[in-house]
Amino acid sequence: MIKVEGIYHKYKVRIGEEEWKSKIKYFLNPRYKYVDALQNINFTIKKGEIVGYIGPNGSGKSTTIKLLTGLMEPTAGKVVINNENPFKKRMKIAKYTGVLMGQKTNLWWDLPLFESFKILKKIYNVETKSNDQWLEYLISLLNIDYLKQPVRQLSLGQRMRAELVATFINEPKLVYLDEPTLGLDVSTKKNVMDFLIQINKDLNTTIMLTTHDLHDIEKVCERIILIDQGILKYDGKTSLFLSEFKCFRSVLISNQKKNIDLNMPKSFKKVDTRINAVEYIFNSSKYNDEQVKDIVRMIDSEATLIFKELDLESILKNNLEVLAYD
Ligand SMILES: Nc1ncnc2c1ncn2[C@@H]1O[C@H](COP(=O)(O)OP(=O)(O)OP(=O)(O)O)[C@@H](O)[C@H]1O
Repeated sequence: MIKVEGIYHKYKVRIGEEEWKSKIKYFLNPRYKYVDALQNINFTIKKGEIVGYIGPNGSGKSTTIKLLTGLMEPTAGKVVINNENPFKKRMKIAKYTGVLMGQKTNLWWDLPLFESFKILKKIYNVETKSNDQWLEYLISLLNIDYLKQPVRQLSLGQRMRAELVATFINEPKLVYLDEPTLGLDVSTKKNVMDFLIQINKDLNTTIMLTTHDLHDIEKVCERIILIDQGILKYDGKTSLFLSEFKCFRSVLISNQKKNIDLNMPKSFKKVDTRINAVEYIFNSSKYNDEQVKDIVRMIDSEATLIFKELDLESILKNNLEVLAYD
């Protein structure tokens, strides 16, 4: 369904200058630099797969989605969707595609929600009885009981569920979701993830999901593709990737009364130092939380400890591959 062959993408960025004299000089004679957003990315995604496309901020995820949806052409390499070039056949491919980009909306702010759905049905030319039933089904799966409310009055969770209906209204074969659960509470997140699993079953829709939340990924994606600074770092089973890192936890040690000065065992990796606090990452198969507390309290009996699981951002930022194979 999706084939990406050796894509590179560079953005041309104008170099700015703060000083007014230089500002005038650069305005008359602008200078540019190039940002490498993607470098030699290759992957294929088969029909019906749900793939997590993950990476830290600025790693190139949105750029990839823009290339796959045909909004831009890659600087080099080839993107093929269903044997066609999405840049040249954008309108044709859009008919069977759904896109949800976190910050953008597919809805009309001032209209009651059901009016947005009506307009979308017109745009996609799906004003049929069977599509009416499909829409009713989507609405019931996502518990949407606020169809008459204007979109601007909806809470974030209500809006995101409505955005999902809008994304799937055309019974798409292919869907790109960029951070569909950002800022949602645990139960709404679960509702969204269950919805994706159900729709994938119903339509065999190919779904590419971008998120920073490893729990979301774990729930719905058997496969992940990980990019970092525009370079593909991992393409394979989610379970395999997570099992490498699941053993790591972080502990934030703080003491409001004095500076923290700890001499922790070598296998504790210091990842952050703040005023009166330090954060370490440790391997929980070597030390459990109680043992960590004991070690810290022997050095500083008044210290407060906060433990947490690692998210994707910290796994990548702290280069934990090194620890995983330690
Ligand atoms: N229109 C643009 N012009 C110039 N540079 C851009 C543009 N869009 C993205 N970039 C740069 O390209 C790189 C990749 O950005 P991209 O938005 O694709 O990353 P991302 O993984 O989607 O990030 P995030 O998770 O923060 O949304 C970054 O260095 C970014 O600054």
